Amino acid sequence: MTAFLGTPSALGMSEDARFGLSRVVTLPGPFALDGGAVLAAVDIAYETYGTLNAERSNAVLICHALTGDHHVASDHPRTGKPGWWTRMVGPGQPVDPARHFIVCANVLGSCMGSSGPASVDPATGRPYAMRFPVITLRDMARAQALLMDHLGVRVLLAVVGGSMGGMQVLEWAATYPDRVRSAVVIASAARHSAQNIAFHEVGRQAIMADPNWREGEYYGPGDVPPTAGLAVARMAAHITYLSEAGLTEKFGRRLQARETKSFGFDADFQVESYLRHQGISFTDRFDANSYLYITRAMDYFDLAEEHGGRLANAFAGSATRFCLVSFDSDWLYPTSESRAIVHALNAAGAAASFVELSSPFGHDAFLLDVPELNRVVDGFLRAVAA
Ligand SMILES: CC(=O)SCCNC(=O)CCNC(=O)[C@H](O)C(C)(C)COP(=O)(O)OP(=O)(O)OC[C@H]1O[C@@H](n2cnc3c(N)ncnc32)[C@H](O)[C@@H]1OP(=O)(O)O
Ligand SMILES: N[C@@H](CCO)C(=O)O
Repeated sequence: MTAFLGTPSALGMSEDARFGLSRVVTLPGPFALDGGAVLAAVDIAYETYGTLNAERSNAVLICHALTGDHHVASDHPRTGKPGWWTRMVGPGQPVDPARHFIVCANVLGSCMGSSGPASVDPATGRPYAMRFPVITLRDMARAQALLMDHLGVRVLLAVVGGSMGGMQVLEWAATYPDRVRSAVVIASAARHSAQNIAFHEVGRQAIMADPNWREGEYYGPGDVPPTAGLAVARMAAHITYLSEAGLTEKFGRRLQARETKSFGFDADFQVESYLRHQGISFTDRFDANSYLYITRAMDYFDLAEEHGGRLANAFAGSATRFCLVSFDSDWLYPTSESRAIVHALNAAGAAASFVELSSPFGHDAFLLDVPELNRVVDGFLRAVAA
Protein backbone atom coordinates (compact mmCIF):
# COMPACT_ATOMS: atom_id res chain seq x y z
CA MET A 1 0.00 0.00 0.00
CA THR A 2 1.16 3.51 -0.70
CA ALA A 3 1.42 5.90 2.20
CA PHE A 4 -1.03 8.76 2.03
CA LEU A 5 0.53 11.29 4.28
CA GLY A 6 -0.92 14.68 5.09
CA THR A 7 1.23 17.68 5.82
CA PRO A 8 1.64 18.72 9.44
CA SER A 9 1.77 22.38 10.20
CA ALA A 10 5.19 23.68 11.14
CA LEU A 11 5.05 25.75 14.29
CA GLY A 12 8.70 26.58 14.67
CA MET A 13 9.76 23.25 16.15
CA SER A 14 12.51 21.21 14.61
CA GLU A 15 11.25 18.43 12.46
CA ASP A 16 12.73 16.04 9.95
CA ALA A 17 11.91 12.95 8.00
CA ARG A 18 14.64 10.59 9.09
CA PHE A 19 12.29 7.63 9.08
CA GLY A 20 11.17 7.40 5.49
CA LEU A 21 7.72 8.90 5.09
CA SER A 22 7.34 9.41 8.82
CA ARG A 23 8.22 12.60 10.58
CA VAL A 24 10.06 13.18 13.81
CA VAL A 25 9.37 16.32 15.78
CA THR A 26 11.51 17.53 18.65
CA LEU A 27 9.14 18.99 21.22
CA PRO A 28 10.97 21.41 23.48
CA GLY A 29 10.85 20.74 27.21
CA PRO A 30 11.12 20.82 30.04
CA PHE A 31 9.03 17.65 29.96
CA ALA A 32 8.23 16.60 33.52
CA LEU A 33 7.54 12.91 34.01
CA ASP A 34 5.31 11.19 36.57
CA GLY A 35 8.39 9.54 38.08
CA GLY A 36 9.88 12.94 38.96
CA ALA A 37 12.53 13.15 36.22
CA VAL A 38 12.55 15.91 33.63
CA LEU A 39 13.54 15.51 29.98
CA ALA A 40 14.99 18.60 28.29
CA ALA A 41 13.08 17.77 25.09
CA VAL A 42 11.37 14.77 23.52
CA ASP A 43 11.44 13.42 20.00
CA ILE A 44 8.16 11.99 18.76
CA ALA A 45 7.97 10.02 15.51
CA TYR A 46 4.58 10.10 13.85
CA GLU A 47 2.58 9.79 10.68
CA THR A 48 -0.52 11.62 9.54
CA TYR A 49 -3.05 10.59 6.93
CA GLY A 50 -5.83 12.66 5.44
CA THR A 51 -6.43 16.37 5.95
CA LEU A 52 -7.44 18.43 8.95
CA ASN A 53 -10.70 20.15 8.01
CA ALA A 54 -11.29 23.88 8.32
CA GLU A 55 -13.14 23.42 11.63
CA ARG A 56 -10.29 21.22 12.93
CA SER A 57 -12.94 18.78 14.07
CA ASN A 58 -12.02 15.55 12.26
CA ALA A 59 -8.77 14.52 13.98
CA VAL A 60 -8.45 10.89 15.13
CA LEU A 61 -5.48 9.76 17.19
CA ILE A 62 -4.52 6.09 16.94
CA CYS A 63 -2.56 4.75 19.91
CA HIS A 64 -0.42 1.67 19.37
CA ALA A 65 0.21 -1.31 21.62
CA LEU A 66 3.38 -2.46 23.39
CA THR A 67 5.53 -3.25 20.37
CA GLY A 68 3.71 -1.23 17.74
CA ASP A 69 4.84 1.87 15.91
CA HIS A 70 3.48 4.86 14.03
CA HIS A 71 3.30 2.99 10.71
CA VAL A 72 -0.34 2.21 11.36
CA ALA A 73 -1.43 2.17 7.73
CA SER A 74 1.66 2.73 5.62
CA ASP A 75 4.23 0.21 4.53
CA HIS A 76 7.08 -0.09 6.99
CA PRO A 77 10.03 1.80 5.48
CA ARG A 78 12.53 -0.93 6.39
CA THR A 79 10.63 -4.19 6.02
CA GLY A 80 8.12 -3.11 3.38
CA LYS A 81 5.38 -4.87 5.38
CA PRO A 82 1.95 -3.22 5.45
CA GLY A 83 1.04 -1.10 8.47
CA TRP A 84 -0.12 -2.98 11.54
CA TRP A 85 -3.76 -1.82 11.43
CA THR A 86 -4.70 -1.52 7.77
CA ARG A 87 -7.84 -3.47 8.69
CA MET A 88 -9.00 -0.48 10.76
CA VAL A 89 -7.23 2.52 9.22
CA GLY A 90 -7.20 3.34 5.51
CA PRO A 91 -9.45 4.08 2.55
CA GLY A 92 -12.89 2.55 3.13
CA GLN A 93 -12.05 1.51 6.69
CA PRO A 94 -13.67 2.83 9.89
CA VAL A 95 -10.87 5.36 10.31
CA ASP A 96 -10.67 6.75 6.82
CA PRO A 97 -8.31 9.44 5.47
CA ALA A 98 -11.13 10.59 3.19
CA ARG A 99 -13.05 11.71 6.30
CA HIS A 100 -10.52 11.90 9.11
CA PHE A 101 -7.22 13.57 9.85
CA ILE A 102 -5.44 10.56 11.32
CA VAL A 103 -2.40 10.78 13.56
CA CYS A 104 -0.38 7.87 14.91
CA ALA A 105 2.70 8.49 17.05
CA ASN A 106 5.37 6.15 18.32
CA VAL A 107 5.14 6.14 22.12
CA LEU A 108 7.68 7.75 24.39
CA GLY A 109 10.17 5.08 25.51
CA SER A 110 9.95 3.12 22.28
CA CYS A 111 12.63 2.55 19.66
CA MET A 112 11.03 3.54 16.37
CA GLY A 113 12.02 7.20 16.38
CA SER A 114 10.54 8.60 19.60
CA SER A 115 12.78 9.28 22.59
CA GLY A 116 13.68 6.14 24.46
CA PRO A 117 16.62 4.35 26.05
CA ALA A 118 18.43 3.98 22.70
CA SER A 119 18.26 7.75 22.11
CA VAL A 120 21.26 9.97 22.69
CA ASP A 121 21.17 11.81 25.99
CA PRO A 122 21.99 15.42 25.07
CA ALA A 123 23.68 15.84 28.45
CA THR A 124 26.29 13.14 27.77
CA GLY A 125 26.27 12.59 24.01
CA ARG A 126 25.79 8.85 24.70
CA PRO A 127 22.68 6.67 24.55
CA TYR A 128 20.62 6.90 27.72
CA ALA A 129 20.43 3.11 28.08
CA MET A 130 19.12 2.47 31.63
CA ARG A 131 19.69 6.14 32.53
CA PHE A 132 16.51 6.90 30.59
CA PRO A 133 13.90 7.81 33.20
CA VAL A 134 11.07 5.40 34.01
CA ILE A 135 7.95 6.56 32.19
CA THR A 136 4.21 6.02 32.59
CA LEU A 137 1.31 5.70 30.20
CA ARG A 138 0.22 9.19 31.29
CA ASP A 139 3.64 10.48 30.22
CA MET A 140 3.04 8.88 26.82
CA ALA A 141 -0.34 10.63 26.55
CA ARG A 142 1.22 13.95 27.60
CA ALA A 143 3.81 13.66 24.83
CA GLN A 144 1.03 12.92 22.35
CA ALA A 145 -0.89 15.98 23.59
CA LEU A 146 2.16 18.14 22.84
CA LEU A 147 2.26 16.59 19.38
CA MET A 148 -1.41 17.45 18.86
CA ASP A 149 -0.65 21.04 19.93
CA HIS A 150 2.14 21.04 17.38
CA LEU A 151 -0.28 19.85 14.68
CA GLY A 152 -2.80 22.53 15.60
CA VAL A 153 -5.36 20.04 16.92
CA ARG A 154 -7.07 21.12 20.12
CA VAL A 155 -9.98 18.66 20.25
CA LEU A 156 -9.88 15.11 18.94
CA LEU A 157 -12.92 13.58 17.32
CA ALA A 158 -11.68 10.25 18.66
CA VAL A 159 -8.78 8.56 20.36
CA VAL A 160 -8.64 4.89 19.41
CA GLY A 161 -6.45 2.03 20.56
CA GLY A 162 -6.18 -1.64 21.46
CA SER A 163 -4.30 -3.24 24.35
CA MET A 164 -1.74 -0.71 25.61
CA GLY A 165 -3.22 1.62 22.99
CA GLY A 166 -6.52 1.38 24.87
CA MET A 167 -4.75 2.28 28.11
CA GLN A 168 -3.43 5.45 26.46
CA VAL A 169 -6.97 6.21 25.29
CA LEU A 170 -8.13 5.98 28.90
CA GLU A 171 -5.29 8.27 30.00
CA TRP A 172 -6.27 10.77 27.32
CA ALA A 173 -9.91 10.74 28.42
CA ALA A 174 -8.98 11.12 32.09
CA THR A 175 -6.22 13.73 31.64
CA TYR A 176 -7.69 15.82 28.81
CA PRO A 177 -11.48 15.32 29.03
CA ASP A 178 -12.15 18.56 27.17
CA ARG A 179 -9.93 17.47 24.27
CA VAL A 180 -11.51 14.05 23.60
CA ARG A 181 -14.97 13.86 22.02
CA SER A 182 -14.91 10.09 21.91
CA ALA A 183 -12.75 7.23 23.11
CA VAL A 184 -12.51 3.73 21.64
CA VAL A 185 -10.90 1.25 24.02
CA ILE A 186 -10.37 -2.25 22.60
CA ALA A 187 -9.11 -5.37 24.41
CA SER A 188 -7.75 -3.33 27.26
CA ALA A 189 -7.94 -2.64 30.99
CA ALA A 190 -7.76 0.26 33.44
CA ARG A 191 -4.91 -1.32 35.36
CA HIS A 192 -2.37 -4.10 35.14
CA SER A 193 -3.33 -7.17 37.12
CA ALA A 194 -0.95 -9.29 39.17
CA GLN A 195 -0.93 -11.84 36.36
CA ASN A 196 -0.14 -9.15 33.76
CA ILE A 197 2.77 -7.91 35.88
CA ALA A 198 3.94 -11.47 36.44
CA PHE A 199 4.20 -12.23 32.72
CA HIS A 200 6.05 -8.99 32.08
CA GLU A 201 8.48 -9.75 34.86
CA VAL A 202 9.31 -13.11 33.25
CA GLY A 203 10.19 -11.25 30.07
CA ARG A 204 12.26 -8.64 31.81
CA GLN A 205 14.19 -11.24 33.74
CA ALA A 206 14.90 -13.15 30.53
CA ILE A 207 16.41 -9.98 29.03
CA MET A 208 18.42 -9.12 32.13
CA ALA A 209 19.72 -12.69 32.41
CA ASP A 210 21.19 -12.48 28.91
CA PRO A 211 24.95 -11.87 29.38
CA ASN A 212 24.81 -9.45 26.42
CA TRP A 213 22.39 -7.17 28.27
CA ARG A 214 25.22 -5.79 30.42
CA GLU A 215 23.00 -3.48 32.50
CA GLY A 216 21.60 -2.11 29.25
CA GLU A 217 24.97 -0.93 27.89
CA TYR A 218 24.98 -2.64 24.48
CA TYR A 219 24.69 0.26 22.04
CA GLY A 220 28.41 0.74 21.34
CA PRO A 221 30.23 -0.29 18.16
CA GLY A 222 30.85 -4.03 18.23
CA ASP A 223 28.37 -4.57 21.06
CA VAL A 224 25.94 -7.46 20.69
CA PRO A 225 22.36 -6.82 21.88
CA PRO A 226 20.66 -9.30 24.21
CA THR A 227 18.69 -10.99 21.45
CA ALA A 228 18.41 -14.38 23.18
CA GLY A 229 16.79 -12.81 26.25
CA LEU A 230 14.53 -10.57 24.20
CA ALA A 231 13.42 -13.53 22.07
CA VAL A 232 12.46 -15.53 25.17
CA ALA A 233 10.60 -12.49 26.53
CA ARG A 234 8.61 -12.27 23.30
CA MET A 235 7.92 -16.01 23.25
CA ALA A 236 6.40 -15.87 26.73
CA ALA A 237 4.44 -12.71 25.90
CA HIS A 238 3.23 -14.05 22.57
CA ILE A 239 1.54 -16.98 24.29
CA THR A 240 -0.53 -14.46 26.25
CA TYR A 241 -1.67 -12.79 23.02
CA LEU A 242 -3.23 -15.99 21.71
CA SER A 243 -5.91 -18.35 23.00
CA GLU A 244 -5.57 -21.96 23.97
CA ALA A 245 -8.18 -22.92 21.40
CA GLY A 246 -6.38 -20.87 18.75
CA LEU A 247 -3.05 -22.55 19.45
CA THR A 248 -4.69 -25.97 19.41
CA GLU A 249 -6.44 -25.19 16.15
CA LYS A 250 -3.28 -23.81 14.54
CA PHE A 251 -0.78 -26.43 15.71
CA GLY A 252 -2.31 -29.04 17.98
CA ARG A 253 0.42 -31.55 18.84
CA ARG A 254 1.67 -31.69 15.26
CA LEU A 255 5.37 -32.22 14.74
CA GLN A 256 7.60 -29.79 12.85
CA ALA A 257 9.00 -31.28 9.64
CA ARG A 258 9.15 -34.76 11.13
CA GLU A 259 7.22 -38.00 10.91
CA THR A 260 8.06 -39.09 14.42
CA LYS A 261 9.28 -37.45 17.60
CA SER A 262 13.02 -36.82 17.79
CA PHE A 263 13.16 -37.49 21.55
CA GLY A 264 15.49 -34.50 21.84
CA PHE A 265 15.30 -30.78 22.46
CA ASP A 266 15.03 -29.39 18.96
CA ALA A 267 11.81 -27.62 18.09
CA ASP A 268 10.03 -30.93 17.75
CA PHE A 269 6.50 -29.53 17.88
CA GLN A 270 5.20 -26.97 15.41
CA VAL A 271 4.16 -24.70 18.25
CA GLU A 272 7.77 -24.61 19.49
CA SER A 273 9.09 -23.72 16.06
CA TYR A 274 6.41 -21.05 15.71
CA LEU A 275 7.24 -19.48 19.05
CA ARG A 276 10.96 -19.51 18.28
CA HIS A 277 10.19 -17.76 15.00
CA GLN A 278 8.06 -15.15 16.77
CA GLY A 279 10.83 -14.60 19.33
CA ILE A 280 13.73 -14.31 16.89
CA SER A 281 11.90 -12.17 14.34
CA PHE A 282 10.89 -9.79 17.14
CA THR A 283 14.55 -9.07 17.92
CA ASP A 284 14.96 -7.68 14.39
CA ARG A 285 12.47 -4.93 15.11
CA PHE A 286 12.64 -4.14 18.79
CA ASP A 287 15.11 -2.87 21.35
CA ALA A 288 15.44 -4.85 24.58
CA ASN A 289 15.77 -1.78 26.81
CA SER A 290 12.62 -0.26 25.29
CA TYR A 291 10.88 -3.52 26.10
CA LEU A 292 11.90 -3.10 29.73
CA TYR A 293 10.68 0.50 29.91
CA ILE A 294 7.36 0.02 28.15
CA THR A 295 6.40 -3.14 30.04
CA ARG A 296 7.26 -1.27 33.24
CA ALA A 297 5.05 1.64 32.23
CA MET A 298 2.19 -0.82 31.66
CA ASP A 299 2.77 -2.47 35.02
CA TYR A 300 2.58 0.88 36.82
CA PHE A 301 -0.66 1.70 35.04
CA ASP A 302 -3.59 1.88 37.46
CA LEU A 303 -6.05 4.60 36.50
CA ALA A 304 -8.02 4.29 39.75
CA GLU A 305 -4.86 4.75 41.82
CA GLU A 306 -4.10 7.92 39.84
CA HIS A 307 -7.54 9.24 40.77
CA GLY A 308 -7.90 8.77 44.49
CA GLY A 309 -8.41 5.01 44.42
CA ARG A 310 -11.78 5.11 42.64
CA LEU A 311 -11.94 4.47 38.90
CA ALA A 312 -15.13 6.53 38.46
CA ASN A 313 -13.22 9.61 39.65
CA ALA A 314 -11.13 9.41 36.50
CA PHE A 315 -14.24 10.12 34.42
CA ALA A 316 -16.14 12.51 36.72
CA GLY A 317 -18.03 15.11 34.69
CA SER A 318 -16.69 13.72 31.43
CA ALA A 319 -18.59 14.59 28.24
CA THR A 320 -16.51 12.08 26.25
CA ARG A 321 -18.45 9.25 24.60
CA PHE A 322 -16.85 5.88 25.19
CA CYS A 323 -16.92 2.68 23.16
CA LEU A 324 -15.45 -0.41 24.80
CA VAL A 325 -14.83 -3.71 23.06
CA SER A 326 -13.53 -6.95 24.53
CA PHE A 327 -13.00 -10.41 23.06
CA ASP A 328 -14.36 -13.56 24.68
CA SER A 329 -11.09 -15.46 24.13
CA ASP A 330 -8.83 -12.70 25.54
CA TRP A 331 -7.50 -13.98 28.86
CA LEU A 332 -4.82 -11.27 29.09
CA TYR A 333 -7.29 -8.39 29.41
CA PRO A 334 -10.52 -10.33 29.86
CA THR A 335 -14.02 -8.95 29.46
CA SER A 336 -14.29 -8.44 33.22
CA GLU A 337 -11.65 -5.67 32.93
CA SER A 338 -13.71 -3.84 30.29
CA ARG A 339 -16.84 -4.32 32.40
CA ALA A 340 -15.10 -2.69 35.36
CA ILE A 341 -14.40 0.35 33.16
CA VAL A 342 -18.02 0.44 31.99
CA HIS A 343 -19.26 0.30 35.59
CA ALA A 344 -16.97 3.19 36.48
CA LEU A 345 -18.18 5.18 33.47
CA ASN A 346 -21.79 4.50 34.48
CA ALA A 347 -21.06 5.58 38.04
CA ALA A 348 -19.48 8.76 36.69
CA GLY A 349 -22.49 9.43 34.47
CA ALA A 350 -20.40 9.18 31.29
CA ALA A 351 -21.81 7.88 28.01
CA ALA A 352 -20.55 4.36 27.36
CA SER A 353 -21.32 1.58 24.93
CA PHE A 354 -19.80 -1.85 25.38
CA VAL A 355 -19.70 -5.06 23.41
CA GLU A 356 -17.96 -8.37 23.94
CA LEU A 357 -17.13 -9.92 20.59
CA SER A 358 -16.65 -13.57 19.91
CA SER A 359 -13.32 -14.49 18.33
CA PRO A 360 -10.99 -17.49 18.50
CA PHE A 361 -7.86 -15.32 18.28
CA GLY A 362 -7.32 -14.32 21.92
CA HIS A 363 -5.98 -10.89 22.87
CA ASP A 364 -4.42 -10.11 19.47
CA ALA A 365 -7.89 -10.40 17.88
CA PHE A 366 -7.94 -6.62 17.60
CA LEU A 367 -5.12 -6.90 15.02
CA LEU A 368 -6.75 -9.68 13.04
CA ASP A 369 -9.74 -10.22 10.80
CA VAL A 370 -12.78 -9.67 13.03
CA PRO A 371 -15.34 -7.95 10.77
CA GLU A 372 -17.66 -7.29 13.71
CA LEU A 373 -14.97 -5.12 15.32
CA ASN A 374 -14.87 -2.94 12.22
CA ARG A 375 -18.66 -2.67 12.18
CA VAL A 376 -18.73 -1.60 15.83
CA VAL A 377 -15.98 1.02 15.49
CA ASP A 378 -17.37 2.33 12.20
CA GLY A 379 -20.88 2.71 13.59
CA PHE A 380 -19.61 4.40 16.74
CA LEU A 381 -17.36 6.89 14.93
CA ARG A 382 -20.09 7.80 12.45
CA ALA A 383 -22.54 8.38 15.30
CA VAL A 384 -20.04 10.60 17.12
CA ALA A 385 -19.27 12.62 13.98
CA ALA A 386 -22.98 13.07 13.32
C1 LIG B 1 -0.97 -3.22 18.03
C2 LIG B 1 0.18 -2.60 17.55
O1 LIG B 1 0.44 -1.55 17.91
S1 LIG B 1 1.16 -3.41 16.48
C3 LIG B 1 1.58 -4.80 17.30
C4 LIG B 1 2.91 -5.21 16.96
N1 LIG B 1 2.84 -6.19 15.96
C5 LIG B 1 2.58 -7.44 16.29
O2 LIG B 1 2.32 -7.83 17.39
C6 LIG B 1 2.66 -8.34 15.10
C7 LIG B 1 3.34 -9.56 15.51
N2 LIG B 1 2.31 -10.41 15.97
C8 LIG B 1 1.83 -11.34 15.16
O3 LIG B 1 2.23 -11.57 14.06
C9 LIG B 1 0.76 -12.14 15.77
O4 LIG B 1 1.11 -13.44 15.64
C10 LIG B 1 -0.58 -11.91 15.20
C11 LIG B 1 -1.51 -12.68 16.05
C12 LIG B 1 -0.99 -10.45 15.25
C13 LIG B 1 -0.60 -12.34 13.72
O5 LIG B 1 -1.35 -13.45 13.52
P1 LIG B 1 -1.37 -14.22 12.14
O6 LIG B 1 -1.50 -13.26 11.01
O7 LIG B 1 -2.40 -15.26 12.31
O8 LIG B 1 0.09 -14.80 12.03
P2 LIG B 1 0.72 -16.00 12.85
O9 LIG B 1 0.55 -15.83 14.30
O10 LIG B 1 0.22 -17.29 12.28
O11 LIG B 1 2.25 -15.86 12.51
C14 LIG B 1 2.70 -15.97 11.19
C15 LIG B 1 4.20 -16.14 11.20
O12 LIG B 1 4.54 -17.34 11.91
C16 LIG B 1 5.33 -18.17 11.03
N3 LIG B 1 5.02 -19.55 11.34
C17 LIG B 1 3.84 -20.17 11.29
N4 LIG B 1 3.97 -21.47 11.63
C18 LIG B 1 5.28 -21.68 11.92
C19 LIG B 1 6.03 -22.81 12.32
N5 LIG B 1 5.49 -24.00 12.53
N6 LIG B 1 7.37 -22.64 12.51
C20 LIG B 1 7.95 -21.42 12.32
N7 LIG B 1 7.26 -20.33 11.92
C21 LIG B 1 5.94 -20.45 11.73
C22 LIG B 1 4.89 -17.78 9.63
O13 LIG B 1 5.87 -18.15 8.69
C23 LIG B 1 4.76 -16.27 9.80
O14 LIG B 1 6.03 -15.69 9.77
P3 LIG B 1 6.24 -14.15 9.33
O15 LIG B 1 5.35 -13.31 10.20
O16 LIG B 1 7.69 -13.90 9.58
O17 LIG B 1 5.87 -14.08 7.89
N1 LIG C 1 0.84 -8.09 19.95
C1 LIG C 1 0.70 -6.71 20.24
C2 LIG C 1 -0.25 -6.46 21.34
C3 LIG C 1 0.28 -6.83 22.67
O1 LIG C 1 -0.52 -6.28 23.65
C4 LIG C 1 2.04 -6.08 20.47
O2 LIG C 1 3.03 -6.77 20.40
O3 LIG C 1 2.11 -4.88 20.67
